[in-house]
Amino acid sequence: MSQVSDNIEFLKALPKCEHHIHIEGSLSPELLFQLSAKNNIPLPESDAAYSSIPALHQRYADFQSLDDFLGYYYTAMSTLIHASDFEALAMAYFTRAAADGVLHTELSFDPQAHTSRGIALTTVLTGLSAARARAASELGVSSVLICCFLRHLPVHESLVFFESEALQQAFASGEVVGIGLDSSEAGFPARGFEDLYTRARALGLRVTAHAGEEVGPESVREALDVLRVERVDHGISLVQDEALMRRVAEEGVMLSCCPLSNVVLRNVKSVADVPLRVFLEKGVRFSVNSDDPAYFGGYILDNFVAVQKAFGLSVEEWRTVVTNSVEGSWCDQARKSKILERLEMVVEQYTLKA
Ligand code: HPA
Ligand SMILES: [Zn+2]
Repeated sequence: MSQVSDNIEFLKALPKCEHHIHIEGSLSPELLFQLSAKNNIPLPESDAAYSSIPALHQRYADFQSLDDFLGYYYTAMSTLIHASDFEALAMAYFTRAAADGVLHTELSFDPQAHTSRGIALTTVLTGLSAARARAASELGVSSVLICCFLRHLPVHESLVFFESEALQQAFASGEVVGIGLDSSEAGFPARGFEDLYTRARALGLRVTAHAGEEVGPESVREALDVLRVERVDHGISLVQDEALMRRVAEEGVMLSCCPLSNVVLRNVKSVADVPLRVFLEKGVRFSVNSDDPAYFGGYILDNFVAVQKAFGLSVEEWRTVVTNSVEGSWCDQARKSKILERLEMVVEQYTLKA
């Protein structure tokens, strides 16, 4: 089997599908300061991290936990006001993703964090959809939207929001294809959201949820058994439960893993401790993603490179990872076939070179 070593050109050329990117998590300190000035939204003076862009970068490199990060994440997104802000945010992400070799991406967004401060869902969707249309025509990047519900909020708020006319319309039109569950995991078990997921599945929506990021494998089990998700976001604590790992492998559930995120949020000490090698050996499907790239020190290619440095995967192993990530995507079969064709070309080209 040919070795990739650190061949960045090969990693860059791999046709990527991204499944775990919070679009609000691509809001860089630079854009944050611009939006804060433009929209007249002051940043908290009581926190010295907001004194300058370099100070904020420095603070982002020192998160102590998921909740520590989430505080900055929600503060930053409060500067997003107009549809054009969401469009600019998403366009910056799409441009970077395209440069990293992304052909298809599935954007999570947190509408409750916007509607709760008076920004209408239609404002958010108008901006994101404009960027998606441009990404398709200008960059050749296809995309779908995943509406994430915030697990730290009361469950009934999720249900009320789910039933809102604007969201139901976005589901019916196909503008939003699925739902997810994010924010603090510890203390907010998935079982509270059973009803929400039952309703989503009844509408034919795709379903995923964050689980096993900061809580053990019982959180992954609950997402599978109670929410009946088809994918799991993160899912790394699955490695602690052999039987559950076997089940996930057998059922073909894909994990959307985010190695740099796991290190920055201190779920693991280093990328080498993210159990990707075990998952490969056990046949657990996973994709490699950026999560919140503006906060965690890297976009998708940085995550691919970090995985390569940690695990030294072969061309054949990358082929497996990318194939699984294409097959686990929520785009149509024609798009999948096109991306898989590209994968075969890259693999062949690289194998010939090596
Ligand atoms: O990594 C994450 N975990 C949970 N919630 C989130 N919301 C944005 N990013 C994350
Ligand atoms: Zn996430």
